[in-house]
Amino acid sequence: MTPDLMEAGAKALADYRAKVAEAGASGDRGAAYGRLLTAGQPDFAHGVALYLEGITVSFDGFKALNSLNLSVNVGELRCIIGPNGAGKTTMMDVITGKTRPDLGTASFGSNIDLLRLRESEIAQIGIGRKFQKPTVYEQLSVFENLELALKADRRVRAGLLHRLTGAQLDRIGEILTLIHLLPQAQRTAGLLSHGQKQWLEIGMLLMQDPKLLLLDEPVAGMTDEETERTAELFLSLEGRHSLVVVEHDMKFVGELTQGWKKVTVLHEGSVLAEGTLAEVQANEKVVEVYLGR
Ligand SMILES: Nc1ncnc2c1ncn2[C@@H]1O[C@H](COP(=O)(O)OP(=O)(O)OP(=O)(O)O)[C@@H](O)[C@H]1O
Repeated sequence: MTPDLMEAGAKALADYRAKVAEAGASGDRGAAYGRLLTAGQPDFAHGVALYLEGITVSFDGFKALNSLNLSVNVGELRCIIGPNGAGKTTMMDVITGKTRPDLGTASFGSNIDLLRLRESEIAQIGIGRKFQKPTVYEQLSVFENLELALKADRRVRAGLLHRLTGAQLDRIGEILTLIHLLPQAQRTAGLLSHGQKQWLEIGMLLMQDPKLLLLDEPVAGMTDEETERTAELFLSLEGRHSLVVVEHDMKFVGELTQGWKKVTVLHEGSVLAEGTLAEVQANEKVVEVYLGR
């Protein structure tokens, strides 16, 4: 490479990095990026994606999770409901390594002990988390956000200056279509609606092809139409990914579960009931603690 080219390359890299640093993420994306491959790959041969047993988390003696058991199958879309303070967020924090339980076991596939891994390692092995608030790079375009998510994945051998391959461009196009943002590809992310930002962040997670997606109240603040489109999106992801969706919007849960899928109700840090939405809605204990309030 000639000195001129090297200089131009270094400048372009510095500009790009400055742009990204200046844009800043609008939320907590620490766990998803800066990954290092240090853990093995999950084994899904037994059909179980996530298995929690006896998980207990105490905060100053108060049990936010109290011997929680949960099992999610490979490709399953599981909705988790429960009143405020039931422990839903704490459960996600345990799965993603943000909070360490006092007791219990947590495995990803049949072989990966999540409790031995750091947050960054858990993201690396294929668990993606969507927080409630959208966290996108507001000053970059929709396309650049997806490109950045791809290049931040260290499994992909590409520096920031590396030109996208045809396959990578195809992948971005595929995700743009999936998240209904193809016409907005060149738009600055900060100008998107709340719902569109949520879709973009989900697209950024999908760029890294997670095996398990944890989604915390994804439709909070969305319009009815955006909520319906989000349900369609999640239904299209089911099967290829396992999804755990924490949600208060029962209409949305109904759309996702289609009358037959299992819903888990959490209360006081444990599973209170499991069954179809109709079953848990008819469960007296559930009505008492949650739905009937
Ligand atoms: N860091 C903490 N320190 C002390 N108590 C905590 C902490 N994090 C959570 N809690 C408590 O643990 C309980 C479970 O909280 P968590 O946020 O997991 O519930 P949630 O089901 O997600 O509620 P919501 O639907 O309101 O988001 C609550 O009583 C909460 O106040």
